[in-house]
Amino acid sequence: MRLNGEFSSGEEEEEVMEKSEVGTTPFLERKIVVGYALTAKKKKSFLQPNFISLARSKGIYFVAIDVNKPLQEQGPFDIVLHKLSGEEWREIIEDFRQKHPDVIVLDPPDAIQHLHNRQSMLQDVVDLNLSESNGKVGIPSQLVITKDKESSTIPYEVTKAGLKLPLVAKPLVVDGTAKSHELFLAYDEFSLSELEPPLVLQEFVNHGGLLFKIYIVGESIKVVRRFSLPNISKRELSKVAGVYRFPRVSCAAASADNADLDPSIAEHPPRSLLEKLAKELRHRLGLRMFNVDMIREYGTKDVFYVIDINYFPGFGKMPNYEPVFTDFLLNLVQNKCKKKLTA
Ligand SMILES: O=P(O)(O)O[C@@H]1[C@@H](OP(=O)(O)O)[C@H](OP(=O)(O)O)[C@H](O)[C@H](OP(=O)(O)O)[C@H]1OP(=O)(O)O
Ligand SMILES: Nc1ncnc2c1ncn2[C@@H]1O[C@H](COP(=O)(O)OP(=O)(O)O)[C@@H](O)[C@H]1O
Ligand SMILES: [Mg+2]
Ligand SMILES: [Mg+2]
Repeated sequence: MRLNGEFSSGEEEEEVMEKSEVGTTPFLERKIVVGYALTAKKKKSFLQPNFISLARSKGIYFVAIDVNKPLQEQGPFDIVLHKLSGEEWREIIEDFRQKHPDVIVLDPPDAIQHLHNRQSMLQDVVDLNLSESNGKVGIPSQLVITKDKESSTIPYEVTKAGLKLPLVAKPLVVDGTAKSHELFLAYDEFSLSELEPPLVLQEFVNHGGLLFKIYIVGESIKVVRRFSLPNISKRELSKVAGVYRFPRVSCAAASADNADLDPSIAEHPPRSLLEKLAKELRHRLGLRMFNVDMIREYGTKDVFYVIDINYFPGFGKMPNYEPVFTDFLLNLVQNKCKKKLTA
């Protein structure tokens, strides 16, 4: 099978487990086999030696899926963990899911696909309309410029929609390529005609240069702080024009968790708000492992915006990801077995 980008093929893998060891002992004593189809980069960042050892001590074994061989002929797997791009893989994994309802596929391809578009990814946050005593969560005002639109019409579209400057311009489609993370800051609407649709144009929200990455793994929620884009003042806006490409700040920057930060900016969003958000998104998105980029509107205590949702992000950067994932995988299999017994 041909895939976009580099991938981790089973042929390069050292066999983590003998086939005969798999699935022969009764539940609780038996081994749990997790087949994985990941890029080489993802394998390196996620399947770190400490995680593999901890998981193994609990009976969880990771086995590389060979994407060049039929999936049906591999395994048997209790869980399939995957993040590969391309329509071909999507069809393979969907077909496998239909034919093997007993295998837990993390996660369904259609649910993942929903996050590959920056408009549909945030729609559930809008529908959720989350406003409770502990805060409010929305999305910044945004406008989609579809592929068929001429770049020269963007200024008109922006004025018509009443979007306020500055704007963040993001490629509409997120397909794992570096290009889909090429973002621009636009200080005036006329310069937007330099950009190439399809795009999402989103109002820039001042947030004190700090972003909350909220990692959701099953029932677990972890919050990490990252440095982000600084506030843009009205004065700066009146003096500057043009569109500027900006680097992947949140991804590249070191964690801001230990920095000496203004508490009004850095205080974590309220736990009850995050629990409600995570529960709803898990349910509405049909995903079990993702993260949410969230910002607090500068000058407020409890007005939050979700700006990005990522499937199977860099969990290796989440503190304590090893026990969190080990428990998550164990629970998935245990719950599945319990359901079977009571059915
Ligand atoms: O590479 P990493 O570990 O920084 O993870 C990327 C994520 O960074 P984060 O964990 O949120 O800091 C990254 O998150 P952001 O979009 O940068 O917020 C994406 O999830 C990216 O996947 P894709 O390119 O959109 O398919 C993720 O890339 P892949 O590892 O899935 O290729
Ligand atoms: N509406 C916004 N207001 C302020 N900053 C934003 C906004 N949208 C994105 N950013 C900044 O740009 C970064 C990247 O945007 P994001 O939507 O998370 O794209 P990506 O999928 O490439 O991470 C964010 O982490 C944040 O620093
Ligand atoms: Mg992001
Ligand atoms: Mg993203």
